[in-house]
Amino acid sequence: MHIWRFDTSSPTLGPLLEGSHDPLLVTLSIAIACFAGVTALMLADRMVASDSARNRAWWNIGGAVAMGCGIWAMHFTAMLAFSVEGHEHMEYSLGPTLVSMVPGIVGSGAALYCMSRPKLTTSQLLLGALLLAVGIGSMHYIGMEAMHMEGLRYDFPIFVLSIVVAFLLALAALYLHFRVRKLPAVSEKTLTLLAGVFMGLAVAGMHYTAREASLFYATTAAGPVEHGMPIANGTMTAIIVCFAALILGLSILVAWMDRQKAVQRMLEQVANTDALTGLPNRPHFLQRLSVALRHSRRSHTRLAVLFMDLNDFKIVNDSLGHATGDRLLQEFAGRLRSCIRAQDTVARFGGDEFVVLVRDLNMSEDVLKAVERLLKAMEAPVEFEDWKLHLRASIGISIFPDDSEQADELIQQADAAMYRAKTEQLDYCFFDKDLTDHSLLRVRLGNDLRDALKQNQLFLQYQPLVDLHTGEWIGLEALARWQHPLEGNIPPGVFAPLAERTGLVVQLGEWVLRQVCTQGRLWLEAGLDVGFIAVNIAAPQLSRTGFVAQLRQILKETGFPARYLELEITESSLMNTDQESIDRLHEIRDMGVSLAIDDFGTGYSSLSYLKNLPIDKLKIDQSFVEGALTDHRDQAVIRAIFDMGTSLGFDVVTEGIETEEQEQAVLSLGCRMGQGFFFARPLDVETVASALGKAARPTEPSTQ
Ligand SMILES: Nc1nc2c(ncn2[C@@H]2O[C@H](COP(=O)(O)O[C@H]3[C@@H](O)[C@H](n4cnc5c(=O)[nH]c(N)nc54)O[C@@H]3COP(=O)(O)O)[C@@H](O)[C@H]2O)c(=O)[nH]1
Repeated sequence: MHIWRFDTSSPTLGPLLEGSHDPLLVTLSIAIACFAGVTALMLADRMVASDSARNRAWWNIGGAVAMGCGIWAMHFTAMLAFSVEGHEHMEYSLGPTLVSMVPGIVGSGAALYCMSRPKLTTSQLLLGALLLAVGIGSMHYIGMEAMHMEGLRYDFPIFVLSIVVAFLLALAALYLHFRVRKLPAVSEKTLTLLAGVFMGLAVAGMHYTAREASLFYATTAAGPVEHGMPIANGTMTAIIVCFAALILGLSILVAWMDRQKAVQRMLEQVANTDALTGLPNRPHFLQRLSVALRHSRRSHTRLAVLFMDLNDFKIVNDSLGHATGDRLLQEFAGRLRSCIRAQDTVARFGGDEFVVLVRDLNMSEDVLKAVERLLKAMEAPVEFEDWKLHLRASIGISIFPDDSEQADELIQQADAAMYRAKTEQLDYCFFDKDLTDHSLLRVRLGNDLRDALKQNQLFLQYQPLVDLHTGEWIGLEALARWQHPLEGNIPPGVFAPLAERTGLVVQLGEWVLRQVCTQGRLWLEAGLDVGFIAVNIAAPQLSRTGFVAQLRQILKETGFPARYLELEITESSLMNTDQESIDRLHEIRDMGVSLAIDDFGTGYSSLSYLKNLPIDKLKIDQSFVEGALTDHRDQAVIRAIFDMGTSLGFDVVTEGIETEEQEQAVLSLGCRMGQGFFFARPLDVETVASALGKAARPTEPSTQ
């Protein structure tokens, strides 16, 4: 800008000319500025989030180009909107037009760079706003020099005001974007949008204030003035469109990257979070534990792993239903979360197992503060509509580096300590090397079970159910067995609860069903009459939405006819099944599979409930058989179950018959079907096949 442009007393100046604006193009110019502002700030966000200097530099350049081109395009669109009487078709010189782009880009780039520090000081903010204002102002006044308008002069006070307007609006934009972005009430996107609009207004505000500072005089100078290569309006329009397209392209790129980032964040969230409680899950906890271990090694501090589960959760879940169980777990999770420190982590490992990581301990005893907070958080009962439940948890504690330096060992040790706390009815228990082998073995087995399924360590045995009058086999019950490579034979009474606890029961259940159906089909093809084969189904299997589809698929794949399959579900897990599980039972029955209630007499079934369940068979729990000879109360129970069951149309089987006397006793109480060691222990596949091969021959009572 020539300094004489402030001099309005030149003798070559004629009368002041009138100027006018096209409102549509004015609006467009403001829109371009705002759009560029939003795009530049979006790019600036990427710059701040970048993890390498190289990427930061690229995003800085992108932001500078978007903003610089936006300032430029805004300016020249506004100039297209403006006309001076007698100069309706304004021309521009190429040189200053191109040069005018530079200060906008440099000023914006420098301002965004100033703002990219992790901690923003007031002086950085002021410097950023100043650089941006200088960039916008320089662009404007250099751009004005490109105009073929000899009689252009400026009103000095308004000229200064235009720079002040640019500075203040730039300050507001940058403050909004970089300072108040952490306000919880406003979303980050809304703020970026608002701040971007302010950036645009800084550019437009500066331009239109500067326009007010511009005075256009007719000139009386003799002869034409040399301007260099001119650009016509049409060319200028084309250049503006190109720049607007460039900004649009940059903003689309950022929006696309944001979307990718959001999808990635969502996937990470799903992979790392327990769906029911929203807490980190096991893999996420392991990641945090390994980071915390590294930190503890460096800082020579201790950390603690607290393993806990809810006492009697299974009973509550089975007897009061899954909805209540879920509510209890959510409440427990919420309380744990509320009483841990910011640097600690609470995670859900599955079922009712929760683990807390307590960091930065000087002494192992320091963890007791956290334990006390946890226990206190459990004190208030969980309130349901018209009743209350008390949460009680047992906590096992292991300490790094005192107990172990390995993440998995620390977890196992805390788990074993929790088991001891539970069995000794303590609130908490520290791991110590004297913990019984039994506690540690139990934890180890839980972990080994996962491999057992993959490595074929599990197999099935079959125990016959017999007609008490004829001794003939009427069916078989499949029972899972685990041959552990080191520990030998692990009974299902031990590993089935572990499978439930670790969530493996669903996988185990699927494996058993597939094995049974495959084997059943082979026996049928061999012409052996199996009667039916019963499979034990655990409550978590039945409560899965996909269970019926899975069962249908297995029957289809193995070709085992549904009518030969029976599912046994324990009375306790059936008692409070939700409507969805009951619907599932109906679907299963409609497929032709029969259903039996196992361990009948140990739960609290109501008769109306039984009447509505699609059940074929009751299996009287073996605990009643022991007293069938001598205890008149057991005799009364067996007789009552038998009478009620048969009058409701069910078959009734008595389990656990071990002697001939017991067989006679249950026969005399009316029972016609039984199962027990007296007839046969669970048998392997070959023994069953050879026994079935001898066909219709009544089974000799077992002497095993
Ligand atoms: N979810 C699944 N649970 C399973 C599966 N396989 C077994 N189990 C459950 O484990 C519990 C213990 O089973 P197990 O050690 O196999 O004992 C069974 C029989 O051997 C035993 N039985 C049979 N007759 C007698 C007898 O005369 N005396 C005596 N003391 N025990 C006897 O009873 C068990 C079968 O009981 P039930 O299932 O109630 O019919 C047990 O709860 C199994 O259900 C599996 O694949 N999935």
